[in-house]
Amino acid sequence: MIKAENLCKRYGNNKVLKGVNFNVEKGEVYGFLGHNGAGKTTTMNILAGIIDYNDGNIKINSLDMKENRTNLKGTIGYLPEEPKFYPYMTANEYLAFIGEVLGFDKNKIKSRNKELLELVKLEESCNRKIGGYSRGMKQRLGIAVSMYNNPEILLLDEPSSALDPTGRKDVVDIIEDLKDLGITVFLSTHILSDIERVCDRVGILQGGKIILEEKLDILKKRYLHPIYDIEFEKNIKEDIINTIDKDWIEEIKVYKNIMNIYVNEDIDSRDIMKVIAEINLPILSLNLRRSNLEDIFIKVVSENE
Ligand SMILES: Nc1ncnc2c1ncn2[C@@H]1O[C@H](COP(=O)(O)OP(=O)(O)OP(=O)(O)O)[C@@H](O)[C@H]1O
Repeated sequence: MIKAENLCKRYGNNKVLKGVNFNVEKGEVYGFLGHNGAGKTTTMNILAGIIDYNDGNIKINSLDMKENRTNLKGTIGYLPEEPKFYPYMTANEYLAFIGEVLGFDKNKIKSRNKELLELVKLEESCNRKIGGYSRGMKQRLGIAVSMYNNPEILLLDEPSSALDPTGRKDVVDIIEDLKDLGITVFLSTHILSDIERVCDRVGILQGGKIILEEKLDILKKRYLHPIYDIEFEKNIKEDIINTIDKDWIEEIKVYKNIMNIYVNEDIDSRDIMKVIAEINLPILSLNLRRSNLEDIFIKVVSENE
């Protein structure tokens, strides 16, 4: 649905995108991850047709973006990181204004406003002035605005980053609803728990390139493994790591009296007990936990640095 090939963008001498490749499939929620300043907004602005790129190409529905800009205009909706509204208008008035700009008639505006206010759960506050809205309500209104023209693709630039947990949950719930409606969502964020909840696939942007693009469930299978955290009574020497040699151990970390054993598959807990017994030191506690997407992100990014 969206295919970027060797996308390059520079601002003066600052090369921000140095050959970015990604592929977003129809109906999926694609999580576009990257540190601050990695170039996420730049990529979003390019996809939205707001800024131009220096090299490479983008295809949307197999159409070249540069050659088909007008045709593709109605295909894409965009919610920028900080959407701007007229604070003296109500949400209903603002959406009606968008409808008028798009050339919709009065009846169509009425029905579209109703549908969208319902989608973003603002029906009850639609006659209040936007100036008094919370950040979360403004973001939800922004989603309604970007959806007005019924686009096939929605670009959301950090829609939940500045929100509190409740505001974030509301936005992620709406993204799930959009997915059910068959909308393709390109979501830039650095909030990994949101990605984990709603994305089908992720691409990690680092150093001007996509360093990893993968389905979320495959990524989890490949990287999310059990970790045993063992607390000993006394500090342990780091060289004890060299005495432990098991195929199923991926990595061991030691810090003071804590040892973390990263295993690469679900093992029989008796096997870990045998390893601890060989260390032959009294232990205070043993906990099993699973790594999360944050661990994956840190691992992939640090491997690439
Ligand atoms: N209009 C511009 N002129 C010059 N440099 C720019 C411009 N827009 C962005 N940049 C630079 O491009 C780089 C990427 O910025 P961009 O906003 O795309 O990153 P980002 O990943 O969206 O970051 P954030 O998460 O902080 O929003 C930064 O170094 C930024 O300073």
